[in-house]
Amino acid sequence: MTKDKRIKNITSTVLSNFWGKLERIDFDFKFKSGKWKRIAHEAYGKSDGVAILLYNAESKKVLLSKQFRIPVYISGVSDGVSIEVCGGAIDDGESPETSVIREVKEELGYNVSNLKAVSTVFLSPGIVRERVHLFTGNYTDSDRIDNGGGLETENEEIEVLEVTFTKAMEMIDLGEIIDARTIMLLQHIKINELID
Ligand SMILES: Nc1nc2c(ncn2[C@@H]2O[C@H](COP(=O)(O)OP(=O)(O)O[C@H]3O[C@H](CO)[C@@H](O)[C@H](O)[C@@H]3O)[C@@H](O)[C@H]2O)c(=O)[nH]1
Ligand SMILES: [Mg+2]
Repeated sequence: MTKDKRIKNITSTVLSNFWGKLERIDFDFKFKSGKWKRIAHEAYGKSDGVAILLYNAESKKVLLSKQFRIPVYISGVSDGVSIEVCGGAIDDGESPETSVIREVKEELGYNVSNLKAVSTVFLSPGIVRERVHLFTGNYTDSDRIDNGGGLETENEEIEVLEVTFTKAMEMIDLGEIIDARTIMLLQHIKINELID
């Protein structure tokens, strides 16, 4: 943590430590007026995360995953099925690169080549402590190892979707893709003309 003269007396109370850790952070904050105030704020997180958009510049297709997401379901916006780039939480001792290669094998059943770091982002900085490392990578049919699908032992049931880049962009407009990481990475491909 960087030292900031506007903040002091930080304490953390763990409210839940089930999968990720939900903490209540109490801290003294100095406003621009010079007034100090004690503030309580919740923050949630596990490890940092990774996400990758795999694309094939020859066939102009991308590889996505489709799975049931309980937070989406209980928000009531859809049936809870979410179409996303491949990704997940970084395991202990892993680098973002090692983690993303593992996730691609587990969830999509592919080897990845030409791994490129795009940026590292907070998806919900007021609530979630996690940073997500975003990548792009290339694949061809010969990189396919198996059906992917995720780990049953971790309650994952993932369907692999291979769609044209044009179709994926349409899915954003139709509200069929609503995951921020996926939208950012598809737009990255578009802006940088990685698929023409
Ligand atoms: N979220 C969550 N996952 C849990 C929980 N308990 C067990 N899990 C299991 O932990 C695994 C997480 O799978 P990953 O592939 O590592 O993560 P993800 O669910 O695809 O991605 C989510 O987490 C990433 C890392 O925090 C995030 O980067 C991403 O945005 C997304 O929220 C899944 O098998 C999930 O069932 C829980 O209480 N909450
Ligand atoms: Mg995942």
